[in-house]
Amino acid sequence: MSNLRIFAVNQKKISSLHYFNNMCSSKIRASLKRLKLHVLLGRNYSSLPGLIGNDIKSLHSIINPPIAKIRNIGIMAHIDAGKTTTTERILYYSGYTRSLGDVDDGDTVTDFMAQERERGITIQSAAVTFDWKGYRINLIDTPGHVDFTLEVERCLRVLDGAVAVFDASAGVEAQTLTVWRQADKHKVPRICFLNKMDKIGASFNYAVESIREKLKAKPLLLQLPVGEGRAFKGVVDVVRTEKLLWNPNSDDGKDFERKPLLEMSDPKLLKEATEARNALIEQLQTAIHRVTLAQTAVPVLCGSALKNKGVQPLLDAITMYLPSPEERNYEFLQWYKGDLCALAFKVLHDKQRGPLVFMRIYSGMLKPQTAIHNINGNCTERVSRLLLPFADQHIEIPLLTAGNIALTVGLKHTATGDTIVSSRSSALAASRRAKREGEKKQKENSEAERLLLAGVEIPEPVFFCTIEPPSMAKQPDLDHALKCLQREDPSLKVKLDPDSGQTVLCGMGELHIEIIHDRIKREYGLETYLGPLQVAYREAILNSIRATDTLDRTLGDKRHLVTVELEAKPVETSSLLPVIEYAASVAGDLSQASREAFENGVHSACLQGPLLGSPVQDVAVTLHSLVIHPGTSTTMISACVSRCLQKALKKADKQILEPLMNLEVTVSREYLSPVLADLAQRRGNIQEIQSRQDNKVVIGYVPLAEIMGYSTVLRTLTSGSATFALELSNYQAMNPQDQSMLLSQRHGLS
Ligand SMILES: Nc1nc2c(ncn2[C@@H]2O[C@H](COP(=O)(O)OP(=O)(O)OP(=O)(O)O)[C@@H](O)[C@H]2O)c(=O)[nH]1
Repeated sequence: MSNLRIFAVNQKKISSLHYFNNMCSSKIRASLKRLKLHVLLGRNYSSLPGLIGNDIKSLHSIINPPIAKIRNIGIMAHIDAGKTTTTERILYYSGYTRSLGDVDDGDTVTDFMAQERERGITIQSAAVTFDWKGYRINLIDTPGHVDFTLEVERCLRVLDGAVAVFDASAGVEAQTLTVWRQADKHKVPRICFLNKMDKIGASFNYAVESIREKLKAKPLLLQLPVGEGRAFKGVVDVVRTEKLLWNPNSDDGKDFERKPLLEMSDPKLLKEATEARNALIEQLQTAIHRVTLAQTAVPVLCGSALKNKGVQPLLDAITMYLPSPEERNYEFLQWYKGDLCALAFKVLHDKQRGPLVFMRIYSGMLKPQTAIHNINGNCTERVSRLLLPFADQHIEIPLLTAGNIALTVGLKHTATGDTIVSSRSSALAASRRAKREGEKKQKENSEAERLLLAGVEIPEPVFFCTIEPPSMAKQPDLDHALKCLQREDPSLKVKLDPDSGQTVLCGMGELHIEIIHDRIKREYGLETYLGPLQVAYREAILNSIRATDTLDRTLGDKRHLVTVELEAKPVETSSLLPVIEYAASVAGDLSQASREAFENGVHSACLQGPLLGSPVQDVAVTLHSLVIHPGTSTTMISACVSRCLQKALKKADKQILEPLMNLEVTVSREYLSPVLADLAQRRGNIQEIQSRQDNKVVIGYVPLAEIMGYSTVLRTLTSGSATFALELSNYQAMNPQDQSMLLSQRHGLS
């Protein structure tokens, strides 16, 4: 699974990357906070019909609209493409915010979220519900920064469709590719919005070509721009042969006109539009909606969110071309036969209400004051309240049906990514049906695998550092905060350093760890201290080694005696999971308990390699003999196996493996040389230099250890004009010189 990091190296974004003190939250929530303020100021929200008073009937029809009228969508893009600005406009035109936000100005959304003003990035995702022309839209905001790729993927799972936002001057960028691949994986139908058509350098054709070439998608041009860059005025609706021009004197873009193209006044545009229309109709044998659904083509629209152009047609396109929940083909629905099946896709900790869990309901219904069963946690717990995240208001509701996004209160154990059903027996019944289906298709899955909704692969963290509370007395508070944060964010790993007893945070990138640190302070009131950020290395052995060990210990009146003989050898799996084998001589007479004890011992030894204490990759372990004295506990067997394997690993020839990153730097021509010179010093390996409009795109590999703090360096080198993206490529062997330098550093010899 890719683990891509992107850093926009401009002043606004990362001036405070290392020393910020800001809380993180989504921009959607920020814009909703802003709305709340307006509500408090007494503004009238006529666009929430039925929510005033206690008219249960109309409230019911609002909270549970016909499923065909629901659109669960997300907005995905490369960092800075304009997701937040587009979202702001969407909320404004659909009537849920009363003034336009601008991520660059201090007077907007960011008034409420200092940290996002400084970093200008969307970190967490949350859902917001609103209506557009009789359709219920549940919009799930996704973060653009790659340290949060997992968040994007988690959101994609619960979407029925997505809008991919592009910067029309840049076309497809590094993270667009990543999220596009993720959307492919979850089979999410998409439409493309070429944003920033007003920007100097914006090119509709260039962006469309890049969609065709880099995403290998078939663009359906539903619109053409009227002008580009500063001359951008509006769009041509190719399907209806109409042009939509936004009134240049309207400061909020609500005022625009729709005019037919006429031979007299617009001969050139009419000709272009007619050609485009013919091409479109020729290209499409079936309706746009169907091809979008089948993901054989992607509708393309354009506009400028910042200049308030093109967003209303985008909303129309969402309702017309993206699927309703019932149009998605979810295989597992047949197993539940109308019983509840939902996916918890986001956990937030609310000081007053405790954990709030966002859920996508796939089948059945959810009611407050009822028990639900969590398949992942194998536990049953109670939903105390059920809320609908309707714009800024969390509306208490009596039930919510399939296709909707719910917010539950009261669940104490459910974590992000868990599958929720009505009861254990319902899970068992569904499992039986799934098994029968699996047998037909000759699939061999375990019960849990059959029922869990498509899992998100959690990438291995590449960075770690120690974290300390301000005093020993605060350790339990820190443990509690980390536990809550882990429920929200499964890509955060926490472990205990066995030697120092310190708590260690393992994360996806520098920013990820900084944000966690910051949230502990902001949300849990704990000032913690981070140790230096370290790269997560791995170790591997180069030759086969046999070892034997005996453990003889008497505890109380019980003697534990075990002798093991095993062999460790290198294999190519690129995995941290050791391959475990049994020699023919032992395979037959080993009990299940002894087997498990042996495997536990092997796993625990492989967690800490002999060179740096890093996990061991690419190893196979064969058990040759295991002699157990009667009464010996399985813990003692595991301990003996672990010690024996560590002995073998120590004796073997070994090497350190380091994370190697794919790097993509986009830089203007004049700064190319200093960037290349700097990369050469960082053991960088340049594969290709491409041209993208006026920029150069440098593509290559660089060891992660050499690229820490790169954002600051690149900013200085290029006066803040460059951006870069990093993605974990693989773990590669360090050369012997670099390895011995690292070892001397770690052992304090240099
Ligand atoms: N010229 C122009 N600039 C835009 C447009 N839309 C957004 N921007 C600018 O692009 C920058 C990034 O916009 P955001 O809306 O924060 O982008 P984002 O994709 O949400 O960014 P992340 O949340 O950090 O991934 C800001 O400076 C915006 O003002 C547009 O249509 N035209």
